[in-house]
Amino acid sequence: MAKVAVVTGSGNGLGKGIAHRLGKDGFNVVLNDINQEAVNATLEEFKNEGLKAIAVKGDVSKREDQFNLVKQAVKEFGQLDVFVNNAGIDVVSPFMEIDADQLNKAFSVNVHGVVFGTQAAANQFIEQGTKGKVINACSIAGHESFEMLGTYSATKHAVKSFTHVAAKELASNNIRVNAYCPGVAGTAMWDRIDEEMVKYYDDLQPGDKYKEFVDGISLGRSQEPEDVANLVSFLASDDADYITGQTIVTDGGIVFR
Ligand SMILES: NC(=O)c1ccc[n+]([C@@H]2O[C@H](COP(=O)([O-])OP(=O)(O)OC[C@H]3O[C@@H](n4cnc5c(N)ncnc54)[C@H](O)[C@@H]3O)[C@@H](O)[C@H]2O)c1
Ligand SMILES: CC(=O)[C@H](C)O
Repeated sequence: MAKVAVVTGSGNGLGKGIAHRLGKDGFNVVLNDINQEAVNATLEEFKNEGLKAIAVKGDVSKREDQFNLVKQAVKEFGQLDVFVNNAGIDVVSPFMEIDADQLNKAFSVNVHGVVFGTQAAANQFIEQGTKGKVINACSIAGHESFEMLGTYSATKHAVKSFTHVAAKELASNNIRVNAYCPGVAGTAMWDRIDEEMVKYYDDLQPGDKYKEFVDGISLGRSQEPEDVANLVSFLASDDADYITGQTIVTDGGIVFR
C-alpha cells in the first residue's frame, strides 16, 4: 500500500514543491492550505500529472482543523505516514515597532500550527501502531536571528525547540520529528519580506533586500523549492529512520552550524 503524506501550506511555494516531490516519490499526497483557490489549482496540476492527491482546506493555527486534516487523509487513503508542518507566515518589523497583533498572528500560525499539527499526526500514528514522521518548517532564522525579522525569527526558534522536545517525547512511540531549515527562496514570502523591508530605507528599490540576501549565499544562487524538497524527501524516507530531533539547514551556505 502506498504511504500517505500530508503537507500543510502546499497550495503555493515550498509546500507545493515538497508535496510534488513526495507525490513523485510514490506517496499519496494530502494537500492543505488556507487558500482554497490555490490548493484546488495545485490539486488539478497534480492530478493532470497522474499524482494521487486530495486537497483539504484548513487553517493550521486551529487545532480542530489540524485534526480534521488527519481525519480526511485517513478517510481517503486509509493511513498516515508523514506529516509536513510547512505552512508559515512572515512578519517584517523593526524591534521597537513589534506589536501584539504581529506577535499573535505569527506565533499562532508558525508555532501553534506546528504544535497542533504534530499532535494530530502523532495521535494517528499511535492509534495505528505504526512508525511515523513529522517534518517541520524551520528556517535559517531558527538558527540565527535576523534584523527586521525578530518576531519571525523567534517563531522559528520556537519551532526548533518544539522539534527537539517532540522528538524526545515521541521516540518511544516510534515517531521521528525533524525540521528543514531553508535559506532564501524566491517564493511569495520573500516578495512580501522584500517589499516590507525596503520601505524602511530611502535608498533601496523593490528587490534590493532580496538581492542583498541572495548575494550572501556562498553557492551563488537563490534556493528553489526542489532544493528544499530534496531534503524533505530524504527525511520522509526509510533512509532517515535513525534521525530524530534534528533541524537541518539547507541554504546554499548562509549560516554555518
Ligand atoms: N521562502 C523562504 O525563503 C523560506 C526560508 C526559510 C523558511 N521558510 C519557511 O518555509 C515555509 C513555506 O514558505 P514559503 O516561502 O513557501 O511561503 P509562501 O508564503 O510562499 O507559501 C505559504 C503557503 O502557506 C499557506 N498558509 C499561510 N497561512 C496558512 C494557515 N494558517 N493555514 C494553512 N495554510 C497557510 C499560504 O496560503 C501559502 O500557500 C514557511 O514555514 C516559511 O517560514 C521559507
Ligand atoms: C524567510 C526565511 O525564513 C529566511 C530568512 O529567508
